[in-house]
Amino acid sequence: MFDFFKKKPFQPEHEETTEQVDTALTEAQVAAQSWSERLKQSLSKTRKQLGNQLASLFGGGKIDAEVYEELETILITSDVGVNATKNLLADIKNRVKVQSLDDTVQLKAALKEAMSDLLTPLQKPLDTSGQKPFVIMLAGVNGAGKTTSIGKLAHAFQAEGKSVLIAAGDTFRAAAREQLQIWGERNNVHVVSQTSGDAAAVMFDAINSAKAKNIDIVLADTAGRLPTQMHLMDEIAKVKRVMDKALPGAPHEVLLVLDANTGQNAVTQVKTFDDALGVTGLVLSKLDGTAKGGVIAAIAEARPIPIRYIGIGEGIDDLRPFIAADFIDAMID
Ligand SMILES: Nc1nc2c(ncn2[C@@H]2O[C@H](COP(=O)(O)OP(=O)(O)OP(=O)(O)O)[C@@H](O)[C@H]2O)c(=O)[nH]1
Repeated sequence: MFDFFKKKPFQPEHEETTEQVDTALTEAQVAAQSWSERLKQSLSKTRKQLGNQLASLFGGGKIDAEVYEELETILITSDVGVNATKNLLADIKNRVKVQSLDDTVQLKAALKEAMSDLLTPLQKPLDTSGQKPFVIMLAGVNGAGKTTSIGKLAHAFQAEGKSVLIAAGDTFRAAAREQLQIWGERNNVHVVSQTSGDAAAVMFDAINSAKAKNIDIVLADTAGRLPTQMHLMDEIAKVKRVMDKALPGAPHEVLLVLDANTGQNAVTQVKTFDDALGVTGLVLSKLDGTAKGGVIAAIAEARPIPIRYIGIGEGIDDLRPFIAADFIDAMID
């Protein structure tokens, strides 16, 4: 689960390039640059699926019905989804008309602009400054990456100088609880857990403990569940209500973790968890190694919930805030 310490830090492919850049750019600029390089590398399968096909379509020539038809097929087969594809095409056709575009070479910019209009509104970084403790509940199907994301988030918040407490609310999987305990001990993060099997009780204890200890952030893990398991969806809604009893207004963020590999199924997950819980933010995990990154557009179309973070690996630094322009560049360029 926590493969954080095994991974080597990212090595740029061309050492000389980094050295040259080093002298000219600040450390922060270099870090930002290597992250966007990493993002590109991680989205390479999606780019192969989407970007390479688009590259041949946008190679030059007249824009006609056949081009639009092919564009539609590429988008749909790249997990963009039927509705998002339809709306993106309408947007592109409008741009072609308004800007009097006539060559397919110009379509790439039009598509990127249309994608940007769809995805940029979802670029809303999580602001935890308004509450103390700020309680973040993580939900999702089994194996989506909740527990791993908790480790990554704890690390990121600690790096910002914030104190973190973890509520090990996955009472179904003893291994998940134990892993969190071990990880918490190693990283100086207090983990509240119980062997009783009552997730709501764990949350209640954790929030009270965070209040007593003057903790900044509570990260609440929950057991994985399928949207079709109605009793478990009811259970997680109850867990949420109990949090509000322990601290009125909590949880302040309900993060749904989605495995990008699940493609269109992620859209169903968003709808069902949102209906049951009122999801306030998304984590799109495992974007590395999937060709289905286009699903981000389908999600944006179906439920425009802010994408707080994207996950591109198992390393502790592999979760970052979502930046629409970087994502679109990595997916299409
Ligand atoms: N490649 C890759 N693997 C990831 C990423 N995020 C999580 N994983 C891996 O996905 C697997 C499942 O992650 P977990 O964090 O255990 O998932 P979970 O949602 O807590 O699972 P349950 O406790 O079963 O509900 C682990 O092997 C993680 O290392 C990611 O962004 N990229």
